[in-house]
Amino acid sequence: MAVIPVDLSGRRYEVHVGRGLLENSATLASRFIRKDRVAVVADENARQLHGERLAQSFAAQDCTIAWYDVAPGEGSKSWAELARLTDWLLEKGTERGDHVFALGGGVVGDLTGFACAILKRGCGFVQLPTTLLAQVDSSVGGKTAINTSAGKNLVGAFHQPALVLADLDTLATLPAREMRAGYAEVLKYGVLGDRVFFDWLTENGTSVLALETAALEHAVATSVSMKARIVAEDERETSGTRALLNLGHTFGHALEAETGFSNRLLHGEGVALGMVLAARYSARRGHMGPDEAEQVAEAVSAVGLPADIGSLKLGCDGKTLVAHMLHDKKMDAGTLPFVLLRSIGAAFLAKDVALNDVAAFLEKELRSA
Ligand SMILES: NC(=O)c1ccc[n+]([C@@H]2O[C@H](COP(=O)([O-])OP(=O)(O)OC[C@H]3O[C@@H](n4cnc5c(N)ncnc54)[C@H](O)[C@@H]3O)[C@@H](O)[C@H]2O)c1
Ligand SMILES: O=C(O)C(=O)C[C@@H](O)[C@H](O)[C@H](O)COP(=O)(O)O
Ligand SMILES: [Zn+2]
Repeated sequence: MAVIPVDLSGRRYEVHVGRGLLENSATLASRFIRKDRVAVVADENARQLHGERLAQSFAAQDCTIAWYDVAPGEGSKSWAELARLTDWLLEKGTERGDHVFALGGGVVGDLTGFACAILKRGCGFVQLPTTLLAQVDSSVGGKTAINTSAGKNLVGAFHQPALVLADLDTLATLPAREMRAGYAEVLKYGVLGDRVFFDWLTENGTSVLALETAALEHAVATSVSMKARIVAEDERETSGTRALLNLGHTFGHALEAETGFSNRLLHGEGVALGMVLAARYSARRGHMGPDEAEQVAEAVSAVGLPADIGSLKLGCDGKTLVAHMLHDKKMDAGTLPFVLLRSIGAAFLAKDVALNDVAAFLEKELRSA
C-alpha cells in the first residue's frame, strides 16, 4: 500500500495505491461525503464488476448511491454525454460543495472531471480508477476533457480531484488488451525520465501484466510518483515540464484520429506506437542513436503492443497524419513542439521541428511497413 501526495499549493491531495481500497472507499473518502446519498458516475463494465463492493462500503456508512451509467468506449467523451451527465447532476441537486465519484477508466474520469469542472462553475470529485491506464495516468493531474469532431481532448479544463483511490484488485477483471494499453503509459514514464525504471520494466514487465502484487504495486506507485512530481512542478503545462508527459501523444493522437477513435486503436496502443515513432524521429534528427531508438520499439513489442505503423493498415500518407497534428494543444503560433529523446530516460521539448520533415519521416515509415 502506498500513499502518494500531489503537492499543489493549497490543493494537496493523495493518491492511494493498493489492494482492497474499494471496500474501504467510504471511510477513506469520508471527508468528501456530506450527505446520505452520493452521485457515482460509472463505466457500465466497472459498475457491474466492482460496483457492489463500493455500494457496500457506502451502505456501512449509512449512505446510498445514485448511479449514473456511462457506455464503455471513447465515444462517451462527447458533447452529448457531457450534456446528459451535467443535466443529471443538476437534477440530483449536486451542490458546489459536493463530491461526485468517478468509477471506471480514463473515459469516465475525463468526462466526470470535466462535468465537475463546469457544474455550477466547479464542484469536487473523487477518482476511483479501475483500469491500469487510469491508475497510472488519467486519474492523477487534473486534465479533464471530451473529444470533438476536430480531435482528441479539444474541449476541457484543468480540474484536480480531491482524492484518488487506485484499487489494484479491480485490475483482475481487466481484459488483457486493456492491461497492455495501460502498460504503454507505464513504459512512457521510463522512456521519458527514468532509465532505471525502463530497465526494471524490461525485466519485470510480464510480472506487472500478470498482476503479481509486488511488481504491479511498484509499477503503479513509481508511475504515479513521477506524474505527481511533474504535475506539482507545472500544473497547467506552461513551463514545458508537463509537456514531457505527452511523449508519443502527438503521433499517437494523430493515429487515433485516423482510426476514428475506435476500437481499432486504443489510446494506450496509440501512445506505444507514438513513442516508437518519437524515438525513431529523434534518431533521424541525430538526437539519439538508432540502436537506442530500437530499444524503445523492442520494449513495446515485447509485451504485444503495436510497434509497427504497418500493422494499422492505414491507407493514408504522411501529410494526412500531420494534418491531424495541427489540432494538437501544444501548437504555438504555427509551430508544433515535439517531445523527443536524447536517450531513454531523457526526453526534451524540441521547438524547431518542421512539419514537412515529420510528414516525410512518416511517409518513409508507412512505406517501409
Ligand atoms: N486525463 C489524463 O491525464 C489522461 C491520461 C491518459 C489517458 N487519458 C484518456 O483516458 C482514456 C483511456 O482510458 P482507459 O484506457 O482507461 O479506457 P476506458 O475508460 O475506455 O476503459 C477501457 C475499457 O475497460 C473497461 N473497464 C474499465 N474498468 C474495468 C475493469 N476493472 N474490469 C473490466 N473492464 C473494465 C471499460 O468498460 C472499457 O471497455 C482516453 O480517452 C485517454 O485520452 C487521459
Ligand atoms: O497528464 C498529462 O499532462 C498528459 O499528457 C498525460 C497523457 O497521457 C494524456 O493522454 C493526456 O490527456 C494527453 O494530454 P493532451 O493535453 O494532449 O490531451
Ligand atoms: Zn495518454
